[in-house]
Amino acid sequence: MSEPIETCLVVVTRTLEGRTHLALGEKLRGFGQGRMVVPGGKVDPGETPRRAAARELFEETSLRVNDADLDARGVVTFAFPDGGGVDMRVHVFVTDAAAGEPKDSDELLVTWVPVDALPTSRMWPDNVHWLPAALAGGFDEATFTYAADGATLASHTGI
Ligand SMILES: COc1nc(N)nc2c1ncn2[C@H]1C[C@H](O)[C@@H](COP(=O)(O)OP(=O)(O)OP(=O)(O)O)O1
Repeated sequence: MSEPIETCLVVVTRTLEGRTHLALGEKLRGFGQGRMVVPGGKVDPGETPRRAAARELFEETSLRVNDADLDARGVVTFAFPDGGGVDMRVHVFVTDAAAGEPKDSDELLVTWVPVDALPTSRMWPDNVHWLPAALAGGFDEATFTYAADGATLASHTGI
């Protein structure tokens, strides 16, 4: 595997009308365009994953969170040994302390989605494995290996 790109994902929860919702966005450009995704992105040089998570969340959704209110819940690696994507090492954070209302950006069309009605057919197939584990308290390290088409999950370990 090549040296993976350090990235982050932020799972934002909020209770609306008595139901737990997640902030998801339709990705408007780049890798995964058209999918419903958890906000996140690359960790900049010299930046901590936690800082990157708060920054990416604000840039993509206008939701604000203090770094200290991000709970680190695990690290997932997305591997593309046969091509179709670039290997990524993703720091997963969860927070229920994001302030403000989500706004669309040039990267994401953001919406609140009930956690018990996630649009899984439009999400990356890895999400159904690590998202519940992250919400339930976290995990250590997990790896998701994709097939050459960059879209089919071939195997996973760690969860
Ligand atoms: C391959 O499967 C993936 N599954 C999931 N759940 N999430 C993924 C997958 N591949 C990438 N991601 C996430 C992880 C990162 O947080 C972002 C990376 O997105 P992008 O490459 O667009 O990074 P940005 O920094 O936001 O984009 P710019 O370079 O355009 O600023 O996707």
